[in-house]
Amino acid sequence: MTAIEIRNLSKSFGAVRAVDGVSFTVKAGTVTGYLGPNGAGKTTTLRSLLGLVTPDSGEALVNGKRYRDMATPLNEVGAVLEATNFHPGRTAHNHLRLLCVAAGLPVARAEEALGQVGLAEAAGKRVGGFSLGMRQRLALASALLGEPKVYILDEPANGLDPAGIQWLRGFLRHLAHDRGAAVLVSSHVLSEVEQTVDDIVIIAAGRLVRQGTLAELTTNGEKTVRVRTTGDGELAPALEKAGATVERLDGGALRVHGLEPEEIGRIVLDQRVVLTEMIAERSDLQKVFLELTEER
Ligand SMILES: Nc1ncnc2c1ncn2[C@@H]1O[C@H](COP(=O)(O)OP(=O)(O)OP(=O)(O)O)[C@@H](O)[C@H]1O
Repeated sequence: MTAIEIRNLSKSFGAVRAVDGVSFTVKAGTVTGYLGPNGAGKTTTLRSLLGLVTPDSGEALVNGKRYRDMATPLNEVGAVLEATNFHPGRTAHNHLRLLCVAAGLPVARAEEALGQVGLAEAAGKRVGGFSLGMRQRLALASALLGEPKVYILDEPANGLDPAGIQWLRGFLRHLAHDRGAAVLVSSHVLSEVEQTVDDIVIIAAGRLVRQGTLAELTTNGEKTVRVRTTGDGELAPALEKAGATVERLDGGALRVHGLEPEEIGRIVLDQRVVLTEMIAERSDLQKVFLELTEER
């Protein structure tokens, strides 16, 4: 079931086409990574979904509706945007209680949400003393208050330590896979979301570059192996004999197409040459993403 729909969305700021004819959907029960280098248009897309940016054309819908047409938005969509501001003198608990009151939600949700994000012990502490990671967790707790089935998270891993990132991965998967939520999470770091997402949408310079399931994007590309040995002269013909196509790279290394690392290892052994380097080269997804980010 489609929970988020971006249809032909465009938005310019002056001469900058921040988002240029982008379309994609996010299904219930999945985590979708929205990836792109800095300035690609991710935040503008997410802000359009939350009614914070008015598109020039196209639509950004959650549950088939525009944000501004929702009667109880906190029950429909939970959002974490970058640089969330909290009143520094307020405790975490109070911050969430106020949000509950404003949205007509039971105040007991404040405590529950703090527990869900691992902030129960910091509930009575002032937000001014929170680390960036704790603020991210608090922002996530705000998103959880109305128990929505759609989550829109802009770079939620920013400021989290490795343990926090690990926790976030598990939590987002839990929301999608156990609770059936649709989770759209942006990042400019592929490795941050690679282990979390089911689907991926890549955007660069406002345009959609690639989209598909993680499995499609990681297996479509041809796998290659870079090999360096003390005896490349002997190895290349042996690899070719085994069915590989071999590119001779500058500096004496070989790029081998069409053989798995293990098969190459066996041939190296048969040839009795000394292996000095063997690297299984990047997946299509990593290549596409690296090219995009390196261009900038
Ligand atoms: N309110 C605004 N006024 C003017 N230009 C803007 C505004 N918001 C975004 N832009 C420009 O639109 C482009 C896309 O920005 P956006 O923040 O959507 O990208 P992003 O992919 O989220 O980048 P980042 O990862 O750096 O947050 C950028 O060139 C940005 O400078």
